[in-house]
Amino acid sequence: MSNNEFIRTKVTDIFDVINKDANEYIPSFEAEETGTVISVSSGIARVSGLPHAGYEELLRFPNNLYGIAFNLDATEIGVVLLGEDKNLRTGDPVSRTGRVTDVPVGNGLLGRVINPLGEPQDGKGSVAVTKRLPIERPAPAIMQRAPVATPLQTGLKVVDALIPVGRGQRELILGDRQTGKTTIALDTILNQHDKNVLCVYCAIGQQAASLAKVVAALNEHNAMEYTVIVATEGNNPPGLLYIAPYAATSIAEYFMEQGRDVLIIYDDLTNHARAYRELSLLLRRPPGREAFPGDIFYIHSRLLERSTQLNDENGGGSLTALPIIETEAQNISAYIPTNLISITDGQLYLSPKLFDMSVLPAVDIGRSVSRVGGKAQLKAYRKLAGNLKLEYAQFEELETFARFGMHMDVNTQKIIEHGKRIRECLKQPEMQPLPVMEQLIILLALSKELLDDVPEAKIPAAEKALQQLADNMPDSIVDEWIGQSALSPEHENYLLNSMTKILEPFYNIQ
Ligand SMILES: Nc1ncnc2c1ncn2[C@@H]1O[C@H](COP(=O)(O)OP(=O)(O)OP(=O)(O)O)[C@@H](O)[C@H]1O
Repeated sequence: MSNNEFIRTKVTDIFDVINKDANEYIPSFEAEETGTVISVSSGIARVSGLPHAGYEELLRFPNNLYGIAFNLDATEIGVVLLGEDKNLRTGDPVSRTGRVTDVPVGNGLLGRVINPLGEPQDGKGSVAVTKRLPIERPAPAIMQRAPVATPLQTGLKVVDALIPVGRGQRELILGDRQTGKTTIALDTILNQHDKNVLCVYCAIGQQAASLAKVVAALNEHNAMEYTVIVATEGNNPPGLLYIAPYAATSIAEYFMEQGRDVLIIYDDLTNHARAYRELSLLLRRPPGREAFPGDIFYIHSRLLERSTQLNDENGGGSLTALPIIETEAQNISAYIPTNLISITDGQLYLSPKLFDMSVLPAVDIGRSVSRVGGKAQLKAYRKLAGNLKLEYAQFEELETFARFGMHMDVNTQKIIEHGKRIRECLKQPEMQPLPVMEQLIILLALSKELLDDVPEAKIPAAEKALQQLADNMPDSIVDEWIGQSALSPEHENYLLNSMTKILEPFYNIQ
């Protein structure tokens, strides 16, 4: 074969191969929609040219900026931006991602401070996670839930004894500014160190200084090892503030679905409602009461519905929520407080009057309630604290009269003196949650009126002495008491005798 013939044969072979491939080739077209930014202002972008974008779909802007499609109008989309908008310009391209906003979840988040997009904020490098969950997820169905039956000990005497919280419950913490709302939530986190409860603290629009204080307190008490902080600050875009509690809840739900007990704090939902109002007004949605949009109740109810106690078939995990809201001038019947009071299973109301009197935690017992926690409370508490609320209410009423210098009969004086001791005993310094036994000993002394002869100023010292008794308590009594059965008469007598001996030095010294 000549050279020319050889080359012709090879070229024919090559064409055969190309023709064969070409016949088998099936062209596939993937249309990609690209929209354009029409306008940008205050965390909102208006976009045209994405006719197939879905509600709440994540849209991608230049410079790694993302936004959520919120208003789907006929010709344009109102997008809530999840980052700084200062580099975004009219005419910039926008593309669809085909997915909703999600957040990384997993054990790698414990001990970390992240933002609602899962980006680390603590300078400790990237977050090790294996899974992502959408930030908006349906609440567990009714058949997946079990009744609230296990207590969530806060370590605060006033809460655990009088307004108990159960695992899976939603208990609102509300009060004016600077009344100790965050402190109650923090104390509750600190008290979970040996309780096998994981915690998620969601800071919504907080000042950087307050957030730093929270992180420092948790680090100082080694509470970060079982806590995740989802942080947004006041100067973050409102879109980021808006998604923060949903993202934090998805992180908590991941743990709950692994069968773990989880506590989540939303600090605070007033800032969340304000961020949502800002977004809604910018999106020109019609304003309703106090200029909040009509669905403000729904955004909080769908969030808090996700807290629950799952039944055993679903792993038996639980998610307890302590949402916080700030009232103005003690007005608990404003729009947002009434909404949240009706959504949650009870509230802890913090009174500025008590705070000014240094009755801390400033929980107003008369205006606080726990609708399901009583069923979960340890029986030992129920027995001891049964009359406490009533005695305290009587005392508060009589104390008002006593201030006018009215002459009191012996019985009334006794009620007042006893009430003063109750108030002293319910006081508690911050960051010092008390174990169950120490609380029970103090409540037992109160209910047996053993502290009524101790001068008020000596109550803290007397309490400390009683706490030592609790620390050195024989195991048989601890098991009997905490094991939810009543204390036997011998054990009760033993405790009463020990307590009287301990309190002897405190009686009638001025
Ligand atoms: N039990 C307590 N014992 C001593 N100090 C307390 C106690 N509870 C709160 N405080 C103090 O009261 C101040 C206000 O507390 P905190 O920041 O918890 O209030 P807040 O209502 O969350 O405030 P904000 O309205 O700024 O969110 C803090 O300085 C805190 O140290």
